[in-house]
Amino acid sequence: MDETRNELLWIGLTEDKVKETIKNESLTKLLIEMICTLRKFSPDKQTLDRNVGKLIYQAATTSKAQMRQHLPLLIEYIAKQSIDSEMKLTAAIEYLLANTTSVNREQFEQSAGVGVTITAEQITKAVQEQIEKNRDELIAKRYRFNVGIIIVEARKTLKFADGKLVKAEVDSQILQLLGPKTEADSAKPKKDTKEPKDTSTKTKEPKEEDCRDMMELLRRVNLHSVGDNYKTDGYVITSNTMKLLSEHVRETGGKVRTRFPPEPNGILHIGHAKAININFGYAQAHDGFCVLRYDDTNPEKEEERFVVGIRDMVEWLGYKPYKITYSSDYFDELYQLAVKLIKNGLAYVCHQKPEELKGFNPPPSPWRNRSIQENLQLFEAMKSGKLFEGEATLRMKLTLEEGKVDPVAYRIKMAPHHRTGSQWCIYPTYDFTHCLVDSLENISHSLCTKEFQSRRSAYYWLCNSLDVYCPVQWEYSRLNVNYTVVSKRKIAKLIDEKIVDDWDDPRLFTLTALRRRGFPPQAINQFCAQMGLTVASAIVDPIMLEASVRDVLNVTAPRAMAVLSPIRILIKNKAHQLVPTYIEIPDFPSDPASPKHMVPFEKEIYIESDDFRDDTSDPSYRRLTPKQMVGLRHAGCAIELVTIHRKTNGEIDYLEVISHPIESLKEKPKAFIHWVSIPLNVEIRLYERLFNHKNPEDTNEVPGGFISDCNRNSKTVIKALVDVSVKYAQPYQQFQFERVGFFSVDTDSRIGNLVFNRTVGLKDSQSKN
Ligand SMILES: Nc1ncnc2c1ncn2[C@@H]1O[C@H](COP(=O)(O)OP(=O)(O)OP(=O)(O)O)[C@@H](O)[C@H]1O
Ligand SMILES: NC(=O)CC[C@H](N)C(=O)O
Repeated sequence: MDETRNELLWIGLTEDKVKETIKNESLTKLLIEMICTLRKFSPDKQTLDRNVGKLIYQAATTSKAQMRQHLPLLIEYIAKQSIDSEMKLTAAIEYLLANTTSVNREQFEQSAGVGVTITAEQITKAVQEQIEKNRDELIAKRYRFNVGIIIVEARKTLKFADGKLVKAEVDSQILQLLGPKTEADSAKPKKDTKEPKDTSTKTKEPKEEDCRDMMELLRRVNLHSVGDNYKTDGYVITSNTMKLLSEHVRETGGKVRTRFPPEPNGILHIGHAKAININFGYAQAHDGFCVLRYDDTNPEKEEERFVVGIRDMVEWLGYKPYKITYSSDYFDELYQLAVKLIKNGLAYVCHQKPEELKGFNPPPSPWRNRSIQENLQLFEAMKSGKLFEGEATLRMKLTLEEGKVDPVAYRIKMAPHHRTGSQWCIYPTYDFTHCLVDSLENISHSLCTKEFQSRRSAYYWLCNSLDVYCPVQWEYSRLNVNYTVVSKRKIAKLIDEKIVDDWDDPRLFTLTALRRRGFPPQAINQFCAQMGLTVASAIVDPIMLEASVRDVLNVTAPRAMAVLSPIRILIKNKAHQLVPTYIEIPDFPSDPASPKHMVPFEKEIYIESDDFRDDTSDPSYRRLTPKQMVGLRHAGCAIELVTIHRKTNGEIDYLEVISHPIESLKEKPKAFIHWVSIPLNVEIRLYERLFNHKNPEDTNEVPGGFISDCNRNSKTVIKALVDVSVKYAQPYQQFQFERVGFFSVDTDSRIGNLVFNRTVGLKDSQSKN
């Protein structure tokens, strides 16, 4: 251990850095190997040049496995100080990555800037040229001008110039031109005048800007540039790679191309919203394209109605596919590629039964080494229906990371396919299909969830074995939400057991359910953006999603008044006996330019029963009591109790009150409550969490299984009174019922028989006065 420590100290690492480095075993091993090589070039030196040490460390951390055979060459140039800056090192590594198979020293030196020195005069001149080019804008914008542009452009002409020197020169020349910063230069820029708000009372449709947070996030994510696949970790470079990559760049025009690949075997859920945002968002953020690809290789499970449903949800989230494809579009090509794999000696027809292949250590296949000719004949027999289901599979000669040997590429399924009908009776598996269709579609970034990380090497193996373009697979974490299940099988069980009504029951976290409950797509996108793109697993509390929903609805859902548990009020005094008085109420009270709606204000009104208390003992209660008036929102008056009329059973029948204009009162009422007059009778559905435990699928938490964890009282249906402004509301239209919560019109609604779902409550602090 001491020896390792001494070696790391020798290259100039501090004690702290040594400790931190030693924790990373593979990096330490690589560094020690590199230092061993370095000592051959600097054998006698007690102390090493600091810059050499720094570059050795940088080479260890930034080089990739696929170029490791060339590290001695790199170390030689660093030791000789012919590569003496970070920039030259980066260029050298780029060259080596692009030329893993053979290195030409002359080209290497040229690419790495060996022997290139940039003088101070050259830097001064290059900066002067750029300042001159941007002179007018610089003078106009002064210190608000983005100097980054000048630095980048100057460095383009001086490839190996030291970045710090260029920046210093730019700063100095700008100071000469503009003089020192004035107070005005340091003042905060004025905000642009506000854009006029959308004044329609309809809930807004998602637009490109609604995906902005996601876009911002994905713009900053550092994945590879199109065609630079070979620079990524673990990418396998063959003698044909560079040629295939340049064809790929030609085909794509150098533009990012991603795909969202759902299997059309069910409806999409909140997790898919993340996948949609990442795939479509990454393409959009980089001016590229995203394909919606139905991954339909499992004929028994797939249905046309799911195809339609998936597309609807992608569009609902605000994304437009560049094109729509199906894995089944490529069945012919895939078959030809399978034949090629057999011809390459890398696949064989096997007759082991699925049961035999289960478990960790299945017996090796006795058919692994049969001849290519025999494999071709048997594969043809599989295709032409001469073998039955389960009698044969085509297997690839490859071991997956998790230890699975020879995964299946094709299996026999005597099932009609929703698109190809009975044309095929053999269907390719995920492992065979996904990478090859990505390749055929020239996907630049194959973005998928973390569980596919262990299949990445198989993905690369297959593309390379068939000598086709190999995309890069990047992984991100699955999104899981607490207090719910999203698996299709489990939701189907909830429906069968009549715990929920259907796939779009608003208590579920499918996208159709969230839409029906009133969650706006903007809020779902915003929530996905907050989750970021990490690979760390993300299990999120629904409260977070609800917070995004409130953020959006606050500015998009017009206000209305609804009383969920009414008491009748009769206003006695004359001013209110006129029939009917209409009051103009803004849809968005905090916005002076808000559109308005009219509601009647008659002598008979309704308020919430808990906005009145007969008992006056609680001084913190701020609403109506026999001793305390309460204000009526938007009506400009407060009501004072005169008489409580009771039914024979003692329950309150109605309250008689008198009203006072607010201006006439010496003391303002402590609270203003909502009310309705000549209201509509509607149905309201209130929802609670469907599951009691955070992880209903975890048998440690819920030993009786997820069904036993269901809250059977999670849906309550009540009758309520709502003001007439909502009379013609359409399904999915959203409202904020003042002081009550956010509500959305349910698809069961009919004019004259409106049904509302409570989307989310208001924040606690806002809910009551
Ligand atoms: N919970 C999730 N979080 C993020 N991405 C997901 C999640 N579930 C699925 N995806 C991604 O969405 C894409 C399409 O998924 P597909 O419907 O084929 O997946 P799935 O894993 O079968 O989903 P499920 O079984 O949960 O319905 C895939 O790239 C998949 O990785
Ligand atoms: N690589 C992926 O994104 C996987 C997609 C595939 N339809 C699956 O989930 O099984």
